[in-house]
Amino acid sequence: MMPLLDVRDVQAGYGDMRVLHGLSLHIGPQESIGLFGPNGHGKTTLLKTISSLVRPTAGSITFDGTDITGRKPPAIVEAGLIHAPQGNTLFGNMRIAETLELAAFSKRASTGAQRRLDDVYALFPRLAERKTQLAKTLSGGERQMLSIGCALMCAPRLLMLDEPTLGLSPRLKEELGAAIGEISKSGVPLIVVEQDIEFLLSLTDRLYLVEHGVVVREIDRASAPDHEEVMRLYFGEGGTH
Ligand SMILES: Nc1ncnc2c1ncn2[C@@H]1O[C@H](COP(=O)(O)OP(=O)(O)OP(=O)(O)O)[C@@H](O)[C@H]1O
Repeated sequence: MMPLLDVRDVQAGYGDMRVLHGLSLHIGPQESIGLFGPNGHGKTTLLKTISSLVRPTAGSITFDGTDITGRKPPAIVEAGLIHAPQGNTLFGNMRIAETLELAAFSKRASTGAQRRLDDVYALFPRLAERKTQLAKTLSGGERQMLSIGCALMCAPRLLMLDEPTLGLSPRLKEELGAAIGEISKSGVPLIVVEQDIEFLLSLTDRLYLVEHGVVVREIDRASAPDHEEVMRLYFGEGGTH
């Protein structure tokens, strides 16, 4: 079956510094995947490259059968490939409702925007309770919810979430995890970047371990590693030290 997203041998970086060294991965039509690995090894750069915020110097990216390599970012959004960036700073002086309405700016997103707004408020009641609150006054968790809400307003056909629970309390992480699970169940395929492998396995079908700008391991949920193996993946073969 044709993959929804096919990333092939992508090289990319910043100036002379190459971060992705021929990275390949794919997502099936109804699949969600997780990305994990050490800090600074290229996960965010990969999402930026898929969104065309970083231009690949080699390789190709195909979305739903169309080669989108090197297209301009608005064209990527218009195609429904939506990126909720890490630590999204949002527009501080805009209210929640205004921010969500603005997020539906693309032609693709303007149809059905009101229904999606209702869906976002149903998914995140905290946002519904704070419609007129300024974005800069939101807590970290609420800010993440607004960031994901904005991504949903873009009518994603594939949604990329970069460390959506970074810095959140366990309770909030659970709340956000449940909401992300709902998004997935509603039929939106996901790419989720997270450090917590077990959290990723609860949300996605397959995981890719990214190290030094390439995929070094693929893990299927069906043959998920046990706790000991998870620890080895986190800390390397040398154990926990
Ligand atoms: N705008 C930039 N200019 C120069 N170097 C950058 C830029 N953004 C990221 N880098 C560097 O690229 C490398 C990969 O960073 P990237 O953010 O992709 O890693 P990551 O795997 O997502 O890590 P983390 O989990 O910490 O977000 C790092 O060495 C980082 O310092």
